[in-house]
Amino acid sequence: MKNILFIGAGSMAEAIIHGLTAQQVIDAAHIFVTNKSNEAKLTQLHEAYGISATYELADALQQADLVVLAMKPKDVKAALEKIAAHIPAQTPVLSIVAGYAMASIEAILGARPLARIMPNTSAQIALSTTGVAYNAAVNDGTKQAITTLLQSIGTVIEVEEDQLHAVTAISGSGPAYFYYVVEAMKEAGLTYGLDEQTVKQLVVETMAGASEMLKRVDEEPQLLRKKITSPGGTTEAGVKALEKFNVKEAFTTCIADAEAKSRELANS
Ligand SMILES: NC(=O)c1ccc[n+]([C@@H]2O[C@H](COP(=O)([O-])OP(=O)(O)OC[C@H]3O[C@@H](n4cnc5c(N)ncnc54)[C@H](O)[C@@H]3O)[C@@H](O)[C@H]2O)c1
Ligand code: PRO
Repeated sequence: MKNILFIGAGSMAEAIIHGLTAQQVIDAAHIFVTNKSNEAKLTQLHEAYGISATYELADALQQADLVVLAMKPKDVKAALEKIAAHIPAQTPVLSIVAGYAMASIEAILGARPLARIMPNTSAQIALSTTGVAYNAAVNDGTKQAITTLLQSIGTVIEVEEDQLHAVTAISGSGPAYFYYVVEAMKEAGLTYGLDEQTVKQLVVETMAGASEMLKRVDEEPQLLRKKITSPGGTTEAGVKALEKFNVKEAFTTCIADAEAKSRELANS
């Protein structure tokens, strides 16, 4: 895969471009980016990564070996209608757009190799866990090239397209749930006279350590939790409060509502 064209120069496009150039997966000279209105953003990407900013869409589409859709869901239909006249019949398209179905892309661009991905914002530091789904027209070579591309921003999990709704609800939106928990623990911690930097460090390092434990130690979270919980002790008292306020149920509803919203967006 030689040339990649990004349509949309927002935060997700930049995170992927950062990964691709940092890991030297693809030479910056072969990365082309176009944007709807914000020329300053294209200049910034050119200066930061050496990519080619372009407004010559027809030319860029002719030369692209992969076209990446990286705009907001509300803008995707208009973008597809704009590129439809210029994109060659078999050029693969990879969409980052949450909830927008391959069938909808095909309806405008015609049958072709299609992939949809759901990364998360940890792509910025190459720690995204990214779900990817392919249609039947994607061959093994293109799958491998897309996997390599995605590995530059973290880890990759292949799923069926329909499962991307759940991936979106769990890992696409997931960092926001964690930040919410960090916010809550920080706010609570600040009421005990510790300074902000100290509380932040206590919360963030605790999360990072617990997360590493889950990755490195082959034990279920329930067991790891049990090992911390002395009978009649502090953890038991804390967890009782979480149970009293149905925090588990809140997370069940949180994931269910996000999954349902992803389906709703797909049908809108
Ligand atoms: N932010 C996240 O956590 C996250 C995670 C996974 C997927 N996504 C998906 O990634 C996509 C991009 O999100 P983002 O946060 O990078 O958005 P963003 O708003 O930062 O960037 C989108 C860019 O696309 C440009 N654009 C719109 N229409 C265009 C067109 N016709 N031609 C060229 N450029 C066009 C806009 O000018 C804008 O610069 C969204 O569809 C979102 O659902 C986001
Ligand atoms: N951000 C997008 C949203 O909130 C998709 C997952 C993360 O819709």
